[in-house]
Amino acid sequence: SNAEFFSSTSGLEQLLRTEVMLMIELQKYVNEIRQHADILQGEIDAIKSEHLSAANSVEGYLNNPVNAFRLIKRLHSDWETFESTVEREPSRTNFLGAMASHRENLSFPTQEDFVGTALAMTRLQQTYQLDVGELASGILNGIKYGAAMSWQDCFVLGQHLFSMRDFNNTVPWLQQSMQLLVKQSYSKESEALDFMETVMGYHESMGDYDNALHLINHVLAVQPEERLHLLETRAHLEQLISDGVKRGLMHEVARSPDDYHISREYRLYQQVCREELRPAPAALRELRCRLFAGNGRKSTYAPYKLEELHLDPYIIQVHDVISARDTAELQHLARPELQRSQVYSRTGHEHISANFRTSQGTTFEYTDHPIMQKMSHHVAEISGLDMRSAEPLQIANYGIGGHYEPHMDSFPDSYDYSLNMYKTNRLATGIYYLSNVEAGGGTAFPFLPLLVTPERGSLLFWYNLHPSGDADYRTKHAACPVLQGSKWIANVWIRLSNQDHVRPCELQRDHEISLPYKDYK
Ligand SMILES: O=C(O)CCC(=O)C(=O)O
Ligand SMILES: [Fe+2]
Repeated sequence: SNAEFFSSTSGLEQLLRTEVMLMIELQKYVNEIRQHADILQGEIDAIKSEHLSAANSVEGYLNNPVNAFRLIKRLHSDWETFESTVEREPSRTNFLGAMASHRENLSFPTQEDFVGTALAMTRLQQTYQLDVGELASGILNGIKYGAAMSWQDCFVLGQHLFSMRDFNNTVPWLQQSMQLLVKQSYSKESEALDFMETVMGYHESMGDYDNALHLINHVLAVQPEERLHLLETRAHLEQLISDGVKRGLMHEVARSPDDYHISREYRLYQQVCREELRPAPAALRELRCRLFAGNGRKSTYAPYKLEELHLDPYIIQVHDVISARDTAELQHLARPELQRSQVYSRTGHEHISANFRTSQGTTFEYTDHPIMQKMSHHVAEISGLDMRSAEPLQIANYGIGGHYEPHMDSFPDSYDYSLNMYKTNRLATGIYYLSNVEAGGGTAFPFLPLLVTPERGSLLFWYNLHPSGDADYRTKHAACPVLQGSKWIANVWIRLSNQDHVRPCELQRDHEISLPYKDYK
């Protein structure tokens, strides 16, 4: 199948099932070869005991015609039988055959999945400034969640980052790999030392001479006699370090200055995700919580527990809008339909997968299910907007490391509406949180700078446009990478058409305030 595993947690259970099947297969193989080995061991033991009795008196033994016959018979035919049983032994072929068919029939991650998880690991490490050592031992923000990574795991990750020419991230993972390796008792064996030499070569080629020298010293300390060829490299490295030479891959491929990931805006975003930035205390003091009877028409479900998160632009979170049961049901309905989330390409005409949005999603009509109808109804009551201009409900699931980098939900001025069934821009966004998230995964507004914590059953709501219809660039927002857990949301997007009675268009343009954020960089 072409299902993707890294962009959502919801497919990972399949991989666990795959591994269970493979373990059963391998166990079967081990049992078979063990049985076979037992039989052969029996033969060896029998011959050994004959030899033992022969050892008492070789002559006496061989003078016995039966013994002589048995020795000749053994060498003439028994050993041939042993050889042919080994040759015909079916367990190896059986195992490989079964594996081949499992590869056909079971779910396996693709190269893209592997690349995706590797990227997710470095994204988490960078966004949350995690210590590689802690991350590798399964610790996130001081809490041990996962199993520890082996030195091989860290090496494979480092090697992959190297092949992607992401040298800054390669270094700490290779370093971690070697730190874990030297703790192993076999790290003094030749094979492990060979391996260290290989990793030394990576560091040297990247221009990370300190780590290269460190490894050489380690290898030489264990096998000074056998590794004389390293002396020259060591002297060379020491020279480079004392001369302060900056050479090698790490220094050659500096990031291009227009890379978004080193922009001021991206830094703000990461700081908001880490909760290093938050709105000023004076702004927070203005915010109110209230019970809200609904906007306009008579409400069925009011009062709503409305919490203001920001006043200008106006952003609210309404608590307990839908029940935990409903959120579970929505996840259940969406799960079989999930596909890798797409984004509009620059031209706006095609949908594409992108590294800056890794999640899986699917859409529903509000009429598809009573819960969805209720969700539409709630947004109508809370916002007063006409839901006939709502796009289909979009449910999304983010796996570990899943994120959506800062973006506007509204379309740029250059957008060509003629090819889109909706002829107007996205006025408002509602996000239903269908799960809590154990760590990370907040919705970040880098410019405000606001971080919204996902809370199961709550609804986040804001306007993307000024009353003039111009984009309010201050509402640029993002989904911070999920650090632990699985994040589920449902997006409600409401277009500008038919909304005049609730949100009259201003003829005066009033968007100056957001212009500085348009091309913030
Ligand atoms: O997942 C989130 O918190 C934000 C999602 C979002 O901005 C979007 O899907 O457009
Ligand atoms: Fe968005």
